[in-house]
Amino acid sequence: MTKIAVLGAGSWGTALAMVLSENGHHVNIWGNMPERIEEINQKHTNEHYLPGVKLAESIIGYTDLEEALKDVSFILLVVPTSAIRSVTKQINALLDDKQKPIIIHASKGLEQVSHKRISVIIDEEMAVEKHSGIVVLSGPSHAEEVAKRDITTITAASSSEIASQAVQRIFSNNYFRVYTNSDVVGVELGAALKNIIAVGAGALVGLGYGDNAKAALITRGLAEISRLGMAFGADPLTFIGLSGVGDLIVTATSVHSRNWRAGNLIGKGLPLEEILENMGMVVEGVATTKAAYELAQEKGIDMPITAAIYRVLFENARVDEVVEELMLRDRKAEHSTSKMTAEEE
Ligand SMILES: NC(=O)C1=CN([C@@H]2O[C@H](COP(=O)(O)OP(=O)(O)OC[C@H]3O[C@@H](n4cnc5c(N)ncnc54)[C@H](OP(=O)(O)O)[C@@H]3O)[C@@H](O)[C@H]2O)C=CC1
Ligand SMILES: O=C(CO)COP(=O)(O)O
Repeated sequence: MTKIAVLGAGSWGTALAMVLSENGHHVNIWGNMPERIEEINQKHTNEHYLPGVKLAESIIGYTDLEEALKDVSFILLVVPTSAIRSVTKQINALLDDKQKPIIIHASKGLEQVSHKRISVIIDEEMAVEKHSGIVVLSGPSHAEEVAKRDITTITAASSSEIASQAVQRIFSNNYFRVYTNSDVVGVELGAALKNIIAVGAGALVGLGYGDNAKAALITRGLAEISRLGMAFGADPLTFIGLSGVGDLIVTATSVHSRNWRAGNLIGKGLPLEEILENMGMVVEGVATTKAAYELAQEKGIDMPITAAIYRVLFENARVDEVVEELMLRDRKAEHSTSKMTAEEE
């Protein structure tokens, strides 16, 4: 039996712990709120994050990180992006160089200020001799549906094929199918940036726009996600895969998505602070919009939709106003690979 620590007792950490435990693994779940961990251990529920879901009794909750990490061969980090660096530092301080677990992360975002991807942060904070590889687990997967054992497909991306195949092995079952991928940059950028588009998609629905607008936003959103990704060396194929268009569809069209729901309320005119305060769960797309907007400016990459959503979130622009601006931009070719040069566009 493989022993695995899941760090983060929120919606996604709990749903992934359920998959691992159903696959026969020994699962420790670590959280920072004693009441939540007690509920997991006593009632086998996590009502705030996964209401109505019964957890396996074999999933053991811990508030003590050292105990949660004891003898595990995989560590799954699934805390909000803003907490990744501090939690990784704590793991690094607790591990010796004999245990050597594989480090997996399933979070979706970019670090504020540094704009770094999550695997880069982990790599910076974990001594290389203390782990056996870093793997990104990402794809179209709402926790609520995974917890109901609905069919889900997802990607395990790593520069180490041995590590990504090990992650594929521990998670795969008849409702959770895992593919491997070596394009870590593309998978992480696709995962982070789709949340921005999901906020925009929710806002369009909130304002009453229809399916044409939704398709336009998703398609042109994917174009700018790919543009930024390729500038950082991502494989363009990744963006037509699970962590590209797949995750974009599932997030930008679903009421399960916290990013879509936040956008929807923005479209209906509610203030951002109030929306975030009432959500009770992380809305990664807000901070990621800021990071991606700054990154695109820094690198001179054209991301008009991201810039428009940035203006709505951080400069109080109205959604209908930025939609109008987007629609009336200079005319251009659909693909930069068409006969027009990038400058002519
Ligand atoms: N939900 C989903 O369907 C999916 C989510 N993701 C990604 O997974 C990541 C986590 O999301 P999700 O589980 O949904 O978020 P939730 O908001 O549901 O839960 C976040 C969890 O992280 C905990 N947490 C926050 N800060 C810290 C910290 N410093 N140390 C320890 N624990 C901390 C919270 O604890 P507390 O309760 O004490 O606040 C909570 O248990 C995000 O990046 C998200 O984009 C990816 C795929 C699907
Ligand atoms: O990443 C997700 C689905 O793949 C979940 O999206 P939200 O964080 O918007 O709920």
